[in-house]
Amino acid sequence: MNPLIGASSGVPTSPVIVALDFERADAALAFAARLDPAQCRVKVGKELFTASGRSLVEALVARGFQVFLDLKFHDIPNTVAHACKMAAELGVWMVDVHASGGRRMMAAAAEAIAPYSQRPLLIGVTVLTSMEAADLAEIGVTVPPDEQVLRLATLARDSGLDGVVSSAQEATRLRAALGEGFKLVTPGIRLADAAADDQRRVMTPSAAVKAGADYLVIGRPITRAADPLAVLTAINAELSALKVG
Ligand SMILES: O=c1ccn([C@@H]2O[C@H](COP(=O)(O)O)[C@@H](O)[C@H]2O)c(=O)[nH]1
Repeated sequence: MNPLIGASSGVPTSPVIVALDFERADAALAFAARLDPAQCRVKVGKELFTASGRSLVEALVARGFQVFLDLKFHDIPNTVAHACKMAAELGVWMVDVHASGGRRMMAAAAEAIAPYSQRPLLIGVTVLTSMEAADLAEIGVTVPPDEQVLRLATLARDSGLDGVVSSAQEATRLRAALGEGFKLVTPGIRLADAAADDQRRVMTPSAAVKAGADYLVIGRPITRAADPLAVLTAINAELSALKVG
């Protein structure tokens, strides 16, 4: 048995969040049926949510999964606050907003979900892991990615958020600046020597955890593998060994 599968609580001890980036609900649910909710969390993003909506999220929650609703809300404060409230009503475990929406937007989102007894973790997206310095320069951000990530992460913390999405490359710096309790959620995870695809700021699972990441968002390296469960099990075993070693 995988040591990371908790027998009693069902809450995964693994930091892995599998990105269910599928076009259709049936494909996502068939894939999820092969996963144990104690083995990993799952993420529903723009592709799957646009295709399948709330019912898909409800089905995953009903199956016992902790669901990260990754819709990266970015709008005026009132709109984002109400969207986050709808996410809380869905019973998701985590929801995110773009930190570049600013302090008032993030604070409104935090305030909207505060009354829920089991509210989702509210996370701010800093600089997308697909972006590098040249991409930032084109949109007028002339500081290096890690500077911009720290700026937005500090603003997210000060606006009442629970953590941020960043690359694992920034995790050490964020952990030092923002403390232990602040959640660091890191996509752009790639196995050693694997293709980065459209990602630019990448790290391996072990390096990300060693750098201080709390959660690793992993999509294609698992979902497009010839044997997805074998890859997930190997990653979990590798991360479990870090705790022992
Ligand atoms: O900065 C970000 C924010 C979100 N994501 C999402 O994570 C997964 C990564 O998928 P891979 O297949 O492992 O690249 C995907 O759903 C993105 O929307 C991100 O990559 N970077």
